[in-house]
Amino acid sequence: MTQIVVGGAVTRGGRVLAARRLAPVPGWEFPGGKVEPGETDAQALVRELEEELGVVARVTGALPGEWPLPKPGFVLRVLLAELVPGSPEPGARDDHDALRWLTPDQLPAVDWLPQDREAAAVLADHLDPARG
Ligand SMILES: Nc1nc2c([nH]c(=O)n2[C@H]2C[C@H](O)[C@@H](COP(=O)(O)OP(=O)(O)OP(=O)(O)O)O2)c(=O)[nH]1
Repeated sequence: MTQIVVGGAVTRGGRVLAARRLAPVPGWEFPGGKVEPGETDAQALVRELEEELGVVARVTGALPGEWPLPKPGFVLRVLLAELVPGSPEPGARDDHDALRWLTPDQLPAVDWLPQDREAAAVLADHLDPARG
């Protein structure tokens, strides 16, 4: 059985939110978490973003593809999302120690978790197709 992990590429004003995870391995990631039984990927992401960042988000799409995670059977999918009007600003809770709003140009230079790096490159092309 495959365990899907959804990460959110939350965009606002052309920038995308990245979050730094401390454990088990430190690195930047797309905030999110595991899809639970009975949830769609989008439902899981909206729930996780509320739990982890205190925001109200809506899913607007998904990056093509999925990426294997170091944990056997786990894969990462990255969904596109935006904060709904009136949502609180994102604030890191337990899972992250830092947040950044990145321009597409900054995406490749971030110290992503290794397994997130290719997704970040796909996202950069998606946000700014003129790059490629
Ligand atoms: N959210 C997220 N997790 C990622 C990314 N890349 C990556 O390897 N992971 C890994 C870290 C974790 O092993 C797993 C997600 O676990 P999690 O701890 O965030 O999920 P969760 O909130 O549902 O977990 P739990 O506390 O219920 O156990 O996926 C990413 O970009 N975003």
